Amino acid sequence: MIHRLKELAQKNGITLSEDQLEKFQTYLDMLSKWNRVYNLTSIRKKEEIITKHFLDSLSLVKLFEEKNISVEGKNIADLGSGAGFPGVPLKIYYADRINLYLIEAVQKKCIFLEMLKKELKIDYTVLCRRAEDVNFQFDIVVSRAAGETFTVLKWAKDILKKGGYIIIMKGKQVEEELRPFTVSLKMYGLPERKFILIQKS
Ligand SMILES: C[S@@+](CC[C@H](N)C(=O)[O-])C[C@H]1O[C@@H](n2cnc3c(N)ncnc32)[C@H](O)[C@@H]1O
Repeated sequence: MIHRLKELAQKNGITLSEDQLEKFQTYLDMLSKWNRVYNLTSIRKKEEIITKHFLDSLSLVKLFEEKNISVEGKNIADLGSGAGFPGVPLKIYYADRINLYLIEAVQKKCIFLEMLKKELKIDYTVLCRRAEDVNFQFDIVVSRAAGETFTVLKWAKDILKKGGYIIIMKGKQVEEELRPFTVSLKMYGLPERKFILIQKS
């Protein structure tokens, strides 16, 4: 089943190694095992986890490439990470090239994210608190479905370095005022993705 992810990623120009695929397999197993206990995600079918969570998170890799945003050595925060999306797939892909911070307010989700880190044998920091209470500034803040867009933008702005990027993953609907900051991306195997991309001045 996980080879479907390899195939889909490849069709989008993203090559996944056997080691990365093994990690995605472990992630899939962990989600299946703990979803009910921790109420992690409403997406339960494995095929859908592969597309709607894993592949969708990896769409950021394509966005960074298309927009020439370097991630090398950067501190990246995933605001409202839930079960780890989009942050953990990014960390599986970029490995030591990025420093990842997962900001998540709900304790049981944080417990899952800590367990997941051990199972995947990767390193990231779980900041188990509300984004408004985070006292750190990141180079890049990414976020998917964490709340109302303007509210997320406000939270993200406060934890972003000058010159850093905020990227909010959106579905089809984008607020009128944010259209100038919207980037569309077509990923093979997914509906069209829109992103709000803003650089902090
Ligand atoms: C709908 S889930 C989305 C999770 C994940 N980003 C995804 O796309 O699958 C929203 C998550 O954001 C978290 N959240 C909402 N507001 C937050 C805040 N101010 N600070 C930290 N986490 C927040 C919630 O606890 C929840 O886990």
